[in-house]
Amino acid sequence: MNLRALVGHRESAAPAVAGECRALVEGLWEPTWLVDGRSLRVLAVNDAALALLGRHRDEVLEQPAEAVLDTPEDMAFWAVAQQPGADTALLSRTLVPRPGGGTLHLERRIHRLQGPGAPDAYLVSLRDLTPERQALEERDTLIAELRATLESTADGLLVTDLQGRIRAFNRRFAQMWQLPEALATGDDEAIYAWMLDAAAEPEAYLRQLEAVERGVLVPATDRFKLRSGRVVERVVLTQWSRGRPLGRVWSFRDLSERLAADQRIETLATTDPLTGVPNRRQLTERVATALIEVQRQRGRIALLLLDVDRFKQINDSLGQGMGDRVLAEVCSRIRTCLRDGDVVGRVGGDQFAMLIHHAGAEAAEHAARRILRATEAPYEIEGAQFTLTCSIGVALFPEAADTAHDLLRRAETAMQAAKADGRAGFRFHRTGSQDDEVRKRVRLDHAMRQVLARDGFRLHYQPQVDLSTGRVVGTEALIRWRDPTHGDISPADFIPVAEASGFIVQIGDWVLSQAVRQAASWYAAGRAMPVSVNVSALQFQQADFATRVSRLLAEHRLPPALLELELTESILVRDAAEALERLEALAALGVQLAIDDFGTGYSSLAYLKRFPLDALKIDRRFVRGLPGDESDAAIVRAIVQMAHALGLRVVAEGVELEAQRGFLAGLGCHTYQGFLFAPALDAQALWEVIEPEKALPAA
Ligand SMILES: Nc1nc2c(ncn2[C@@H]2O[C@@H]3COP(=O)(O)O[C@H]4[C@@H](O)[C@H](n5cnc6c(=O)[nH]c(N)nc65)O[C@@H]4COP(=O)(O)O[C@H]3[C@H]2O)c(=O)[nH]1
Repeated sequence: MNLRALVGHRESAAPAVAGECRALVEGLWEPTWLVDGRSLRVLAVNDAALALLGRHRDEVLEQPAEAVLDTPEDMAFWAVAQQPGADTALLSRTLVPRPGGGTLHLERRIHRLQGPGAPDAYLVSLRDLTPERQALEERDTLIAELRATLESTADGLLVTDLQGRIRAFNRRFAQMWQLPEALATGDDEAIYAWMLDAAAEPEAYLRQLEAVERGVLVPATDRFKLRSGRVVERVVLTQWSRGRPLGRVWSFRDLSERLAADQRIETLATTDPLTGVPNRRQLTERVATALIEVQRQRGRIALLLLDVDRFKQINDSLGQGMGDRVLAEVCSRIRTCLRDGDVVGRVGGDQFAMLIHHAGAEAAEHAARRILRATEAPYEIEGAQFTLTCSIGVALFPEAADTAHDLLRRAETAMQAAKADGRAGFRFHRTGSQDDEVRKRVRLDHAMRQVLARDGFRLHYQPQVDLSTGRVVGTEALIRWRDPTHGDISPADFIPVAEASGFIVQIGDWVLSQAVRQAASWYAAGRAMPVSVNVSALQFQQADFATRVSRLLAEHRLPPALLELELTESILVRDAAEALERLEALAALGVQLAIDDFGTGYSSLAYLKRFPLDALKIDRRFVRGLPGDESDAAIVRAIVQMAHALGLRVVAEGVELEAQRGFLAGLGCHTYQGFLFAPALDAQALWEVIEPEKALPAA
C-alpha cells in the first residue's frame, strides 16, 4: 500500500483521510503513529505501538505528540517543531520504561511527510532493540563464560581453523610451551616454529603432526616429549558448526607428573624400600618371565634363597636400625657376586632370593659359594665389628620345579635343610640323581684332601716344540692322580671340584712349588727349560699370590723367565683393575704370562693390549678341526695374526696330526704341544726326550 498516496487523499476529504491514515498505520508491522503537522496531536496510532508502550488508544489519540513518547529528546523536538527552521526529522536511540517493569531499548524515527500530495503530518515509528540487545548481552556472557572455561582447564588449549591459522589459545598453553611474551601476540608461523623447537625430537614431532593433519576430521591422540623432559599428551578434536567442520581444538596435557607418580607407585609396589632391590612380588614375576624364556630355549636357571643365620640376635643386640644397615650391606655384597642380568630380590625380613641365568648345578654351586664367602667377610658398621653367616637353598630349573612359585618353595625347603645341617652353608633341593652327583663330588673333594696330605699327586710335563726348529723349548706341568682302586683320575674331573670347594688354592700351591723345583733342578743340570703352570682363578685372586711366586723363585734360585703362568681369560675379565695390578706385579718379577684356552672365553683386544702378557695358547678345540674345518682355520688364523700384531708368542695345544702341525707352521705359529710330539710325561721320561745323552738330575 502506498502511504503517500493514501495520506494525500486527506486534504480533499479530511475525515475519510484520517480514517485511511489510521488504517494505514494500523496495517504496519512496526510500532507507528501519525502526528498532525499543525496541531501536533496524534492522528493515528497502531496496536503495535500501544502494546509496546503499554498505552491505551484513548489515552493518546488526539493528544499532544509527547503523550505517546515523553522522553526529554521527544519533548524538545515537539516543543520547537512549529518554529521556522526547526528539524523535521529525528533519529536516535532511547530508553523507556517497559510497561510491567524493565527497560525498553528503542530506536525512534520521526519523519515529517513532505512533498506534493503528502498530508501535513509527522510519521513516528519505533524499532524495538531490546531483543537484539539481549542477544548481544547473552553472547558476551557466553563468550566470557567460555573464556573462563578455557582458562580454568589444566590443559593447554589451542584453537585453529582448518587451515591451521591460530584463532585462540589459553594461558596454560603459553606456559606449557614456555611461549615468550613477545610471541604470544606474534604470528602463527613464529609460534609453530617455537613449538617445533621445543619438541625433544622435532622430526618425530613433525611426522606425528602431519598424521594428525591428514586425518582432519578424526579425533587424534598422541604423546611426545619436550626438550625440557616433560611428556605431553595431545588430543585433537574437530570443531563443528551446523554439520560443517570449522577448525580444530588442540589440547595439550602435561603427563610428566602423572607418569612420575605412576612410576613411584610402581616402584613402591615392586621394590624393597630398604635395599632398593625387587620385592617378593617382583622377584616372583621376574622368575616367572625367566622361566618362560628358558623353557623356550631349553635353558636352565637356578634360584638361590639366602637367609641370614640368627638375624634376630643381630637385631636384638645391635638394634633394629643397625639390623637394617646389616641387611642393606648383605644385599649389596650379594649383588657384587652376581653377573649382569642376574637378579637379587628381598623376599622376606632377612631373606634374599637370587635368580641366576644359564646356571646348572655347578654354576649355582659356584654362585652360592661366592655369596657365602662375600657375606661372611667381617662387617664394620658404625664402629661395630662383627661377622655373620648365611644359609642358602638352591633350586634348579628344570630339575626342582617348573613354576616360579614352586621353585621358590623348593629353594626355601633346601635353605631350611641347610639350616638344619648346621647353618653357614648351602643345600640343593634334591632329586635322587642330583644327590648321587653331590655325594660323588663330596667324596672326591674328601679324597683329594687326603691325597695332597700324603703327597699322592704327581706332575707330568708335556713338551712344547718350536714349530720352525722342531726343538723342545718349554713344557707344561699337568697334575696327575693315580688312585690305587680307581686308577687314573683326570684333572678335568677333580680340578673343577677343587675349584668349587676352594681346595684348588692348596693344590695350586703344591703344583707351583713342585714345578719350580723341577725347573730349578733342570736349570741346575744345565738345561734352561721353561715350565708353564696352570693357575686357577681363586689361586690368582689370593692377595699374596705374587709374593708367594717371588718367594718360590728365590728359594729355588730359578730365573723368573723360566716360569710361565697360564691364566684363563675369565681371570682377567672378572676384576680387571685388580687383575691388572697383580699381573703387573708378576710381570715385574720377570715371569712369563700366558692366556690359556684362548678364544673360548671373553676374547677382547682391549684386555690383550692392556695386560702385560707374553703368550697366547690356542685352545685345542680350535686345533682339532685343522686344517679342514673352515671356521676353526679362520679362528686360528685370526688368533695368530692378532698375536703377531701384539708381539705375543703363540702356542697351539692338542696337536695330534702332521697336517695340523704343518698348517700352524704355515701361519707362523711359534710353538705347539700335543700327542703328535708327546703326551705329558713324568720328569724322567721328559728328560730322556730332551736330553737323551744326559742322566736326569734329582728334582
Ligand atoms: N685330546 C688331546 N689332549 C691333549 C693333547 N695334548 C695335551 N692334551 C691334554 O690337554 C690338556 C691341556 O691342559 P689344559 O688345557 O690346561 O687343561 C687342563 C687344566 O685346565 C687342568 N689342569 C691340569 N693340571 C692342572 C694343574 O696343575 N693346575 C690347574 N689349575 N689346572 C690343571 O685340567 C685340564 C685337563 O688336563 P689334562 O687332563 O692333563 O689334559 C691336558 C693334556 O693332557 C692332544 O694332543 N690331544
